[in-house]
Amino acid sequence: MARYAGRKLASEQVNQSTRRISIPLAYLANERQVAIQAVEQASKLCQAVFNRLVTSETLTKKDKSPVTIADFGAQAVVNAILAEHFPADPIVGEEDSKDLQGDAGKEMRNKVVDLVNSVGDRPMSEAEVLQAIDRGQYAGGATGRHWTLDPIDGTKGFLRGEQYAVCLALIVDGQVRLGVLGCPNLEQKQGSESKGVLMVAVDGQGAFQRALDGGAETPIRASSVSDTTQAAFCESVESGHTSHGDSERISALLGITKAPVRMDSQCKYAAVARGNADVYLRLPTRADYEEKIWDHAAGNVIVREAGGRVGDITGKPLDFSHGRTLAQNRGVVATSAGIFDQVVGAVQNVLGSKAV
Ligand SMILES: Nc1ncnc2c1ncn2[C@@H]1O[C@H](COP(=O)(O)O)[C@@H](O)[C@H]1OP(=O)(O)O
Ligand SMILES: [Mg+2]
Ligand SMILES: [Mg+2]
Ligand SMILES: [Mg+2]
Repeated sequence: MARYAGRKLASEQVNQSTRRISIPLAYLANERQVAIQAVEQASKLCQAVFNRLVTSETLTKKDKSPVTIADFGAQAVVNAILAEHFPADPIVGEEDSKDLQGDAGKEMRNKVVDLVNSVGDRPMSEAEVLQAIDRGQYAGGATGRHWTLDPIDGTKGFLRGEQYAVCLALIVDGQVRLGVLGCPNLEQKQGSESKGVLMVAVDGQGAFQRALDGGAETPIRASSVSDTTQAAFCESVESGHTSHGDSERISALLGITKAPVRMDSQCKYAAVARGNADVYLRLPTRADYEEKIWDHAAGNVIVREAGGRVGDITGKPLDFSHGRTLAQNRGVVATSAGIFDQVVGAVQNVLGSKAV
């Protein structure tokens, strides 16, 4: 298959009458470019909020308002860009404008509108900001195409100055076909001082990363480890989001000796996709929690395109066709391809009847 700018093309057409070779756009090329631009802008907004509003005082008071402002602002920015380029596409976004309405929402609303206008390319009125946020109310489903957005995944990481991600994906007929992650605090290479990574993948075209502030994309690959005793795993910082106790038992069964790397957000998918970790475990803490599609869509296609595998705790692929949640799945297991079956086996073994 022909390659252009590192991406596979669907085909190369030769116009027989003129003998000119016209290179058609790669599948979702336009969507890829727009999604990258949207994630870049939203990431800038989040960084601006962190620099301006997160202080030692907000941290000691456990004041969550900076992340709330950034959540709304980032969703407004991404949705406005998507609406401009793909006005017919619905969006499943995490946030809605309810808390910004009326007198009760006035103070926060003013802050969000000011923020969007201080970082965005073009001015947006208050009504436009609210409207953009509420484009995210789509119910999702199995047919047609829709975007899904987590404007800030890892809110606790954001407030701590640790990992968080802006996560955008395109779902077509229930399948994730494009994913972009903006990870402002992720090291550009493991151990390097420079931070800020953008990861992107389109179905069938491989997974890539580059610096969040620009530069050339380079391909990324999940690790090729086949011996689980050599594996490193990652999981949520928050014990309310994943069972740390169960993961400890699972890693003991797999002979894993390295301590887990705990980080917030879909940066865990990023770590598996570029081989910094071999396993990401998300083990249910409650029987009734349904994972949200925006918490997994972008990471899912990026890990798959990097040669890894993703499923739930039974090994079943994540099913993005059931609306706003992964109603048919429980938990998540993402690994380099060679150890997926072994890891799922150990998960089943430890969780027993809980894993059914
Ligand atoms: N009980 C739960 N199990 C799994 N994930 C959860 C649970 N409660 C909240 N979350 C979601 O986990 C995500 C953060 O995950 P991580 O720990 O990997 O950073 C958030 O989007 C959060 O959703 P929400 O935004 O509704 O709080
Ligand atoms: Mg989230
Ligand atoms: Mg979020
Ligand atoms: Mg949230």
